[in-house]
Amino acid sequence: MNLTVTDVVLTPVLVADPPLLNTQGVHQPYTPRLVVEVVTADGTTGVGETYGDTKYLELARPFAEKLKGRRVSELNALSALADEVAVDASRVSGQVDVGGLRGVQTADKLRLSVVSAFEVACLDALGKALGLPVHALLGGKVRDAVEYSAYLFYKWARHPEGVPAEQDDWGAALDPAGIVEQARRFTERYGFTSFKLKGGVFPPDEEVAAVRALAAAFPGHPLRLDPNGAWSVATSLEVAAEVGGLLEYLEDPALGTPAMAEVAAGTEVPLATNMCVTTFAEIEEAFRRDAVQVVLSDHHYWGGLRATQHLAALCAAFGVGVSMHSNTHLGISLTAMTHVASTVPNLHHACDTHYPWQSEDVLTARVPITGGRVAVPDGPGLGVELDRERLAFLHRRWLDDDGRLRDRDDAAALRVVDPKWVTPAVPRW
Ligand SMILES: O=C([O-])C(=O)C[C@H](O)[C@@H](O)C(=O)[O-]
Ligand SMILES: [Mg+2]
Repeated sequence: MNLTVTDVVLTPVLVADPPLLNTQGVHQPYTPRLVVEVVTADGTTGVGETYGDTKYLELARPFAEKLKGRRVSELNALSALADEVAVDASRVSGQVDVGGLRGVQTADKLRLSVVSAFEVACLDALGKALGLPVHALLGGKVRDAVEYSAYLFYKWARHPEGVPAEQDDWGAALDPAGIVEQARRFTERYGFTSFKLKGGVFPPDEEVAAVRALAAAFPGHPLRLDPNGAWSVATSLEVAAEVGGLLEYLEDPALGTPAMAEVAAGTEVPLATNMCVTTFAEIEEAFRRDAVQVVLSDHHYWGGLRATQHLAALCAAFGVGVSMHSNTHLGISLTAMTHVASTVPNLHHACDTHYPWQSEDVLTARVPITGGRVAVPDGPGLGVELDRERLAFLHRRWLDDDGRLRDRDDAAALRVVDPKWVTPAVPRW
């Protein structure tokens, strides 16, 4: 068996995305993702997926060169290899990511997001070579299926007039009735039993009304609300007082650890985050100040599947809960998430996934979600197969783009209908 990496293929794609609203703006009609393939001397191919914006491609290309000649089993060497890749200072001027709502951008965060795709691809190749599923390489699954939650968004019925886009069949959701209707469709189509509402879009009282409407329509079902840090501490506490009793957790009501700590001190509602704790360096302060009670892991943020396990172990040690965050992603990442989630004993919340919003994929078969769950694959590697024609089609779309869609920018997408729109300053309410 020769596990040496002889080739790495990077394929940026543009994938259809519905007009989903968040506090920064609206999703563009197509979003960039990067498909990573590592090929070993034996001809085994492993696949991974991550963000496809230019700043990630700039790092993925030199990293791919460095990986050649290493073995797919050298997973512990990946971070050090990534550290050798220089990050352009203009990419990390301390600003919040323009289109990802993932907190302040740093060189380490960019590198870790790139490493994550390569780690998954190496694990996939290693698993195929050894005849073992990825979860077995991670120490083995402790559950046969992973539960996901329905990710509810305020949305327009269609992208703005004149903007080339694929039409989705979810309709508009701009008020409590629309959100409840969307939740019903999620349950009918996928069997989800827990719901997360992406907030920070409308004034808090409208989003409180949507939460109440969901609670009335789905009594006893776990609900979460996530305004992506759009509220002040005072507003966060008001919302917590009004609907906290209906929520499994309140996610990133206010931006940053100090504000989250203040909110946490004033409410019994557990606070979750995928914004103030997204690297190991951010854990100490947040845990010491009891700012967050649930950390949303995300292998794209933390540097891979094994880093996700390390995070979960730390959370267990400090009595902090674990859930899982999602941005727009394809079936490769959903499957990778499912493998790692199956190995984490202390994962007691349904994971987030954007996958139902993606009508397009690069796999030969869509990943089935039934009863709100994804079955953990037991075949070798991840257990997915690339559809070469679809991959080429979505890559062609990326090649044909004039550059406007290659970098996600939710504020730019909203400016199409509101030319004065700029990313709102926080706290917005
Ligand atoms: O949980 C979260 O904060 C997210 O999923 C952030 C994402 O960027 C989501 O809000 C989106 O894609 O609009
Ligand atoms: Mg969030």
